Amino acid sequence: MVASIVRTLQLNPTTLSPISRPLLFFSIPLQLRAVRRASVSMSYNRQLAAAKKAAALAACLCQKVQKALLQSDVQSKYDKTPVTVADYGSQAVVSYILEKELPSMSFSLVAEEDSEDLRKEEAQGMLKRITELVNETLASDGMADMMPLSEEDVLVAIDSGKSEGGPHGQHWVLDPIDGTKGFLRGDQYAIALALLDEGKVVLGVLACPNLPLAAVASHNQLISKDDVGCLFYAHVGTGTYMQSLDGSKSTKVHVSATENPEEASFFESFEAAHSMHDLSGLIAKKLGVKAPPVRIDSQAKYGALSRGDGAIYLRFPHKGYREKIWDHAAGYIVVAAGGVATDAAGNPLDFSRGRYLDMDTGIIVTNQKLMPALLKAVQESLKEKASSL
Ligand SMILES: Nc1ncnc2c1ncn2[C@@H]1O[C@H](COP(=O)(O)O)[C@@H](OP(=O)(O)O)[C@H]1O
Ligand SMILES: [Mg+2]
Ligand SMILES: [Mg+2]
Ligand SMILES: [Mg+2]
Repeated sequence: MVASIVRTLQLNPTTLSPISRPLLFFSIPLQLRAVRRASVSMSYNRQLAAAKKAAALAACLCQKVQKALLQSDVQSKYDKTPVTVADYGSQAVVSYILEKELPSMSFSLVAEEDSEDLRKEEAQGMLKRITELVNETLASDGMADMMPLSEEDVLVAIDSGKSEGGPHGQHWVLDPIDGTKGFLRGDQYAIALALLDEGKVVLGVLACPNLPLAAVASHNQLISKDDVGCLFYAHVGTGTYMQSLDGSKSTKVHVSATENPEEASFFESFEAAHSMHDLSGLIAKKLGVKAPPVRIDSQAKYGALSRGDGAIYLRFPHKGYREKIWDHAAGYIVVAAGGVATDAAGNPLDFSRGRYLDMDTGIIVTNQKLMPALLKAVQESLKEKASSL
């Protein structure tokens, strides 16, 4: 065992002094940990490169559709939430690219959309348009020499996302457009892609085509035409980086370290139907937050938080709603550089239990230092709200 450790660390025990030999035995666990850390962060490089390419190309497809938004491009799903040609097209592109770029990996994808509605007679025009968009997007990345995908190929790529995930093995987790309502309004949305390994999020990429490269400081959602389009990415042990979607140099980012709630503005959903604005208002007041809420759609909230725009994200869905893993997995790892995301009871989020992310009441995100005060304000506010009902 020791011999193999010495070999791994490229040490020569015969040249070690009598003093350093015993030291070696104490230092081995430390060095082994360092080797393991290095190999853990190294081992996801191929997946990260493929994920960045897939998310950036899917973002191109979405931008094209958002520019020419046609009413016929929108369907309503069984749960009455909207879905567009861009949601399906983005899922097909990401699924296709991950499988092509990582042929040696066994492929499992947990994704939001499936092809059931698209296979219906009345959706044939929509399927044709999605197939054109997917082929144009792949061709724009030099994949023009490949055979164009057929409509059936596109349906199959979308349905690759039916995996149940779980605690074992590796699973990609994809929200092809998070914030579809924001997308339809011309506001914020994100392509959110993460990798689970043995139930833990180990890698995340968030493409936010409408997020300004500069800080988002107010709840005003107006998009300036210039300088928008951010790509955030992180993998375990390496921190979080941001670059522009058109490929600028990456910069390392981290969550705000403020300990002063008076300086800490907070993010929440634009849609009041997705999160209780009255409850977050109460929590913010108790904590002493002075700034008004910054309301934007999608996991762009996690992206903005990861670079220190604001210091808190509060999400409290109305009773009965069950969160899904694709709505949080990429954001969760992107804020891990200086931030922590828990449920309302302070428990870590558990992505290992399949497609749903079941938890106590809501999701809160902030830095490690502010978390105890935030948790206290959350629990007091929840009690107050319950007793007023
Ligand atoms: N009633 C509800 N309560 C909470 N979240 C909801 C909801 N209905 C839909 N959502 C989720 O909220 C996500 C958008 O979050 P946000 O409010 O932060 O923009 C949606 O993602 P999609 O747009 O991918 O469907 C959807 O999964
Ligand atoms: Mg949806
Ligand atoms: Mg979503
Ligand atoms: Mg979605």
